Amino acid sequence: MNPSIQPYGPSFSEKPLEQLNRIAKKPPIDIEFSDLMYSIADSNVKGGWRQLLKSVNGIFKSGELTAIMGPSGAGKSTLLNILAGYVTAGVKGSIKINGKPRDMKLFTKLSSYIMQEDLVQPRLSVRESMMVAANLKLSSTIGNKEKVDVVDEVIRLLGLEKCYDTKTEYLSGGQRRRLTVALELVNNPPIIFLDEPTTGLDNVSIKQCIELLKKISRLDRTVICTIHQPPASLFQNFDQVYVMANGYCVFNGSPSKLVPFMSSANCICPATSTPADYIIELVQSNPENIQVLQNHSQNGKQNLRQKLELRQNQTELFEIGEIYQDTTQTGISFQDVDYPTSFWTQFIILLSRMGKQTRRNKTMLYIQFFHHLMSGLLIGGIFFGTGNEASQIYSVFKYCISINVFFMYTHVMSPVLLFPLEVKLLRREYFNRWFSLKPYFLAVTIINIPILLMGGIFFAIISFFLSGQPLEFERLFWFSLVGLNVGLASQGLGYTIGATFDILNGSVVAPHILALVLALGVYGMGYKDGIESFMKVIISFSYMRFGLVGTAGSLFNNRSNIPCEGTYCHYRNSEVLMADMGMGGTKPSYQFAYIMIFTVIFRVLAYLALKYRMTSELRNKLVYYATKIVKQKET
Ligand SMILES: Nc1ncnc2c1ncn2[C@@H]1O[C@H](COP(=O)(O)OP(=O)(O)OP(=O)(O)O)[C@@H](O)[C@H]1O
Repeated sequence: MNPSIQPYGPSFSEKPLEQLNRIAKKPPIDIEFSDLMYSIADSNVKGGWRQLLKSVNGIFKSGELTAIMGPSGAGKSTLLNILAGYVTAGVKGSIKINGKPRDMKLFTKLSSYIMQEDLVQPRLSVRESMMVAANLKLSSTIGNKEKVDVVDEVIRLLGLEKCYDTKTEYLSGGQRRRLTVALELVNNPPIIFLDEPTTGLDNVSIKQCIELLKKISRLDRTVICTIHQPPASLFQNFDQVYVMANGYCVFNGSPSKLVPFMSSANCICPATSTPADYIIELVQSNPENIQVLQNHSQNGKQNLRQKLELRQNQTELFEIGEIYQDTTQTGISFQDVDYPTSFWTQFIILLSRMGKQTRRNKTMLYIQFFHHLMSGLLIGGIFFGTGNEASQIYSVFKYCISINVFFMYTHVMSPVLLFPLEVKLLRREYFNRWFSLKPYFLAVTIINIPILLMGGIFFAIISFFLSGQPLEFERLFWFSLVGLNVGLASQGLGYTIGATFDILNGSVVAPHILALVLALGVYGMGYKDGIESFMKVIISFSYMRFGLVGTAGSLFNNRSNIPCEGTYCHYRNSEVLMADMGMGGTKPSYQFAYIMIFTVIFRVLAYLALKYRMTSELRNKLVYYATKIVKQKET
């Protein structure tokens, strides 16, 4: 063992993950692929399809660290995504697990995919992040003490003891990378995929990272990572290297076999170059070299191993389905269980994590507080004392518009700007089957309600009193309730946009939609009943219209004549104004109910948008088949 990894705690040979293995002993798994092809639609290419993988072959074995190497754009991430099951549509060829065709549903329960971006949940310590992972990824039948032991063990294995209580945002690049690995190790997956685990790390961290992966692979794990160009000193650390170029495999075998392989293909590695650098130089300098080498390696079929070890006892290689029937501790067949924990356990864990993160985001809480306070003072000040004066009755109407605009913009924009980041984080956890989307989305919905309610009521009360509205509880009640519901509907709309678009596109789309909602909301004011029927239908798509009618109704309905300072005020009877505005004869409670329909619809749409974004298989399939249909029509 390399002495440099000693600070990472006891070596695996001394203490081979006892806790983890006790909880989830999982047998070795080999992954084999043959004639693997993958194409994407590309109008710049003849035939309209660009082949990213060109009939590649290979077998990646358990107990080994495999590196998929190659120049930029070679197809490394594409191959990894396909093997991990992140991309499935449009893939041709065979992928076998322990000699049997891959069953995706079971395979995703056995594998972990660590993506290139080290996205970890903010405002949680390493310990807390690990405990959330353990609580979600380990069965509820396992006690808390055992979960803590597992977490401690994995933390020690990855050398993160020193930063146990450090918040994730303060971790160094290397520590964060190790934490992303640690989070996925908690449930002891037999196959681990890592996309570019060394990118952005300094040389020492790269060394530690590769040694760590090797150490994990020795625990009968199949560890497969992509790497652009490994440092020469670490090249020999891999058990198997799979070199790719332009969608082909140009070498498959042990690192020590690379030089003889190139020599046998008449490509003599100069003494001044390292083999890994040289093969990449070769394939980059001349496309003909790619053909020569891929023919020579039979596109990956030829596996040049130092010692091609076949397991002595082939019965070790279980069929995936059998594995979990043998190892489940509960007696429940693994195939029948989608997630290790129940819906409500997932919901409670996620809600508590979100609650902690919200409470710790003090800056955001202060901003929210001051935003509501200042907006209440500003809007209340602008319409100061106009509420009980008939000559100012139009100002009260404008006040209602301002209130609705406030609730709309405040609650749409936050999710539009924040949720896309959350979606990126969510993708890692969801793809690795920590939880299902329903409890997650329910937790997201619930967690924001207290702040929305408290802030909204605070704002409504300040502006209500300052603008001199009638001091009647029922009016304040309906006024606030309708406003809050506009806020809730807007939040749902914000989540729909945030789940569908990235921040840039979302921040363009959201104001456009809000402008439309606003324009329709105030359309036809003063037309009395003169609004055309078709426009009545169209404006009913604006929930702000219902918000405006509801808030105005709560202030103007059933009101005795409003005092008039001057000699004549046309609208001393506020219900006449409501009728002239084309908004009369309705109750705020009805408007509340209409807005509620939007609130529910937007939440459902947000959930579906999220599901679409998360379910890569569904997304890939839809895009793939849509493109195929378009291409078929074109030809
Ligand atoms: N969805 C996609 N649409 C269009 N082109 C794609 C898509 N996915 C991959 N490609 C292209 O396929 C090729 C292989 O991409 P891939 O990400 O697998 O390369 P890579 O070897 O991992 O490169 P790098 O080391 O730079 O990450 C690239 O030319 C890339 O532009």
